[in-house]
Amino acid sequence: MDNKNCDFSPMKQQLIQGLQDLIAHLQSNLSKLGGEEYCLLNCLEDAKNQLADIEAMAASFYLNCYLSSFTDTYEDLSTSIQHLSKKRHGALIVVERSHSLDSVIQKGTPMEAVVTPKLLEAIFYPGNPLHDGAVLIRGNVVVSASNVLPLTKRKIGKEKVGTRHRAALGVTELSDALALVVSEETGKISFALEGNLYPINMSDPASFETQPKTVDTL
Ligand SMILES: Nc1ncnc2c1ncn2[C@@H]1O[C@H](COP(=O)(O)OP(=O)(O)OP(=O)(O)O)[C@@H](O)[C@H]1O
Repeated sequence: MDNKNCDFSPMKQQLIQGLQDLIAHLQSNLSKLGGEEYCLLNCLEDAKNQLADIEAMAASFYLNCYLSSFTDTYEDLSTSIQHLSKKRHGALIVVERSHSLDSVIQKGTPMEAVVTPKLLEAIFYPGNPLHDGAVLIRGNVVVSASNVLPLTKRKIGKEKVGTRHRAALGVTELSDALALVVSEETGKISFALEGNLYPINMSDPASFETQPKTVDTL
């Protein structure tokens, strides 16, 4: 849980490479477009797949970067939210960073248990008495479950934003915490930081296992 400089992360280099490959792919197809016989559809399909890979890579990079100085359980969190997302089990997980959340959230049920995917998935299993509200993580420990977070009061875009996502935004407006959200309705995963919500695609679980864990590799 040491400070890391994400600018030197090999994951960032992979991201840059991925974007450069995509640009090169589009550019080469753009130059072929003049030919009457040429059909762009295959290129677009490939570009879409490349973009999805880049999105998954970016999600991994940013989460690793924002969380790894504050918890060693980054991979367990990634695994949990992917499982919850697949099952469409709604979830809200707040990771405390530098600022204490004690005065920001309304404390739920104390837990003091080490973070594991099984524990998080059990907490958010529909019908579990603790599944409502947010889990609070400090370091490598689930401090409490069923916590109530402050809701953002901001008007957000044109789309309806439900209370789970409003709670994620609210807590990150009042602290430097990072909030992970899994939508029960869509299974989509997002994270909130500094009052902004970022959709993330984590479709490649294998990629998380290969991420560097040590300071030296970042
Ligand atoms: N203030 C709050 N703090 C923590 N969790 C909250 C808060 N308000 C609501 N929630 C959680 O959000 C759930 C309701 O989510 P709701 O459907 O309104 O939001 P949503 O953002 O549309 O989420 P989803 O996409 O999962 O449906 C509640 O059952 C509860 O678990």
